[in-house]
Parts: sequence; C-alpha cells; structure tokens
Amino acid sequence: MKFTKMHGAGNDYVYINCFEEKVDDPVILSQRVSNRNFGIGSDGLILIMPSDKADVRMRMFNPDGSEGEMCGNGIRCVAKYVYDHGLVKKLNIDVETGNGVLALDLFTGGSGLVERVSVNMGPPKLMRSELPMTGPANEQAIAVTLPLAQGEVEATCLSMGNPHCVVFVDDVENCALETIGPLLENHEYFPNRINVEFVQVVNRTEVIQRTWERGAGETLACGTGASAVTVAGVLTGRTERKIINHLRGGDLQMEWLEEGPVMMTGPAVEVFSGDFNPR
Ligand SMILES: N[C@@H](CCC[C@H](N)C(=O)O)C(=O)O
Repeated sequence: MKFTKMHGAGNDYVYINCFEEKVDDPVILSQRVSNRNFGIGSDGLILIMPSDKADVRMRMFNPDGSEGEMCGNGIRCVAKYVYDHGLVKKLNIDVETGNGVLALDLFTGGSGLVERVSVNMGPPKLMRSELPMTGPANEQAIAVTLPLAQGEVEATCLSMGNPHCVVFVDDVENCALETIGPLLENHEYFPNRINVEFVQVVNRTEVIQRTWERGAGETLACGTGASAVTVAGVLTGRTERKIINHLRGGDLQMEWLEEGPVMMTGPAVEVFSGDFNPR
C-alpha cells in the first residue's frame, strides 16, 4: 500500500490516497502505521477519498483506532496533497469531513507547491449536548469546575466538530498535562472522551498551547484544539478574537469571526512517501 507522511505544525499523519488504494480496515491500519517503533510512526491515519459533496473527503483515525470527526492540521495537509498531486487543480477547495463540508484557500510558494492553507473551521458548538457533555443539554460549559481526584480544574468545553476541553494555566511548560490530560480525556462528564488543551496566555493576542489528544496522547499541535482555544479565550475574556497560537511544533494564526466561524491558517508539509505492507 502506498502512503505519504505529512505534518502540519508537527502534528504528523500517514495519508493514504484512496482514489488509488483500497483500505479494508482503517481502525487496525491506523493502529499499525501509527506505531513509532513497529510501524511508520504518526499521530494517526488520514484517508483521502472521493466525495459526492465536495472536491474531496477525508477521514481521520487516532493511533488507538478511534475515529475523530475532524482534524485541523490534517485538513491542511489533505489540501496540499490533492493540489500538489494533481487530484484537484484549483486553489480554493471544499473538503467533506465529519464536521460537514469546509472551505479552504491554498497558498503556493516559489516552487508552485502548496506551503500554507487557510481553513474555515466553521462555528463552535457550545451546548453541552453538542460535545457531548453530561449536565443540562442546552447549557454552555464556560469556565466550569470539573472535580478530579487530584482537586478541581476550571475548564471551558466546546466542540469544533470534535470535543475539546480548554484549561488555562499559568505555566504551560510545567503543567500536569500527563496526569490531568488522560483524567479529563476519560472523565465521566464526556461520554465520547475529549481532547484537552492546556493554554498559557502570553498577552491578549498570543497564547502557548500544549495538547493532550483523545486517542493519541500529547501531540505537537492540534488545529481543532487551537480553534477551541481561540473561542475559549474570547468567551472567558482573556484574549482578542484574532490571536497567534504557539504550539510545540509551530505557530497557527487564528481568528474567530464575528459572523461565527473560526479561521485557521498554518503550514502543510510533505515529508516522505513509501510502501507499507498492510497485512
Ligand atoms: N490533531 C487534530 C485532531 C485529531 C482528532 C482528535 N484526536 C480527536 O479524536 O478528536 C487536529 O489538528 O485538529
């Protein structure tokens, strides 16, 4: 099976071109290719597929085999792949995701290949039922207190198609990501589990984010997470609508438009291609 390894701000996935390859069991395949010792090594698997609703469709799977509804860093790489490999011949494209059809603008560099991509990530979903999160279905979870064995954590929870729990901290480098991350990911409040972002506010237009991803553990970046952080920063009065988010693997430019959607702009990089034995 042919594959291409790509990353967006260090959030790396194995991409399969399903216009040419047939994937029978993406759950098992994701577990195998993602393994950093016995596989190719990645934060998961992304399938690039034909769509009857958009220019192309993507599906993403975490290293534990679970499927994520959306992947912000992944969708930029999907856009780069389909343009650079000639599957789509225009610089404004639509991609079908588990969060509906999203619109993207592609920006090429001197080589003619795509280097940066801007994505309309859609509006955040703020009601608990939309995450899902336990509690009153039509209430938002902004700066709510979540009880943990270790004590209480204040968090803002919302969906960008996939569920996120944003925790603001004073010192993100030394926060308890590895203990609190998995506890929140698997907290009984979140029946479908959750992605967790730990965020230090630098100033009103700059934040530093670390991410504990559902089904993956710590990753170097998360685009849907950066979108959730942008919304949570505004809703809790910490940041402006337009910010730079510094993630471990690079920066993302973020803006929550007054009209509703979150815009994300960032890099997309192809690393290498190869052949993998799927059995
Ligand atoms: N890294 C991604 C999000 C991937 C999916 C996530 N782990 C989930 O299960 O929802 C991004 O860049 O958005």
